[in-house]
Amino acid sequence: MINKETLLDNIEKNLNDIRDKNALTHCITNSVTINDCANAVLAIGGSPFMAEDAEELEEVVTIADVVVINIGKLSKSQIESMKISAKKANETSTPIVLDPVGVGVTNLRNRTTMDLIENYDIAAIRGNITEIKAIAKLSGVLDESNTAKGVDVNADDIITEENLKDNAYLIKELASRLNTTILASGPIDILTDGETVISIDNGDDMMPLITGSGCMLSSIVGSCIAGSNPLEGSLIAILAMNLAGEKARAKVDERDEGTGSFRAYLIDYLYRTEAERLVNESNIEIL
Ligand SMILES: Nc1ncnc2c1ncn2[C@@H]1O[C@H](COP(=O)(O)OP(=O)(O)OP(=O)(O)O)[C@@H](O)[C@H]1O
Ligand SMILES: Cc1ncsc1CCO
Ligand SMILES: [Mg+2]
Repeated sequence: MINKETLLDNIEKNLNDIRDKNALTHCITNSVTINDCANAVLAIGGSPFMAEDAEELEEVVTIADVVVINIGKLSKSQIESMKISAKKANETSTPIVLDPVGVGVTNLRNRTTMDLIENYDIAAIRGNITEIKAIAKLSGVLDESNTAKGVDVNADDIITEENLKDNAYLIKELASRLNTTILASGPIDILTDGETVISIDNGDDMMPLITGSGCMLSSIVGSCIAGSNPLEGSLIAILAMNLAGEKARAKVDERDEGTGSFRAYLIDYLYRTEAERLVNESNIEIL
């Protein structure tokens, strides 16, 4: 288990390594937020590559440093592409990040998520807390879970100070069972590799009011874990995203602007990520 001091001490080196690596981040993702994901990857220091035709995927994964699979807007051909990429990624020891958008809502999303989790090594799963609880239920770690209205979190699931410990325990158990790293997002985020559990209390309540802050986060988790390890790479990604959200909110308030400008500022401040701010302005605890 790693302690808080070491995590903070490593941030500057990890962020430098992520930028030096400039990870080729292969994303199979939804068409709603695909452009934001590509820009977020560029802003954190990765190199995005959005490819999904089956014919080229083995070649793409062969050169990729990481594969990000987002199930936000599935089609039959896209599901086939996800499996081809996942298989090749495991053969080439390329890490896979899964964003299980809307799992729990439809059978197709449940089947696709569990097929990927059960048949391939997944380095990290990043979802909102309702999605993570849906996976816990499908995996037999949780008896009952709320159903999301769509791709957004169910209000009853939101991680608060009061339910933090229970959620942390559940997600740790799930990460350990699935042998992966899990980042569950919300007002407070929980990150665990099944051993160390970290809570992150940063970000802004305007973040869920734009579509894609979660998809962007999953994409940059990809670039960051390719240049670091899953736990510490995911920590850099969530801190960079949340602190960018805080700065973007301050900016729109100062200028009497709204969520459209917030979305643009979020990318601006991801680009402006500084190790010193990640260390000094982060609000993390080891649970
Ligand atoms: N109320 C909030 N306060 C502070 N930060 C938040 C809040 N809600 C979400 N966030 C942050 O927003 C980012 C995205 O998390 P969220 O849980 O909204 O993802 P999501 O539901 O998968 O989003 P999407 O599917 O629209 O891309 C994370 O960095 C998270 O910490
Ligand atoms: C709104 C929406 N619908 C399918 S994917 C997506 C992006 C947020 O997950
Ligand atoms: Mg999402």
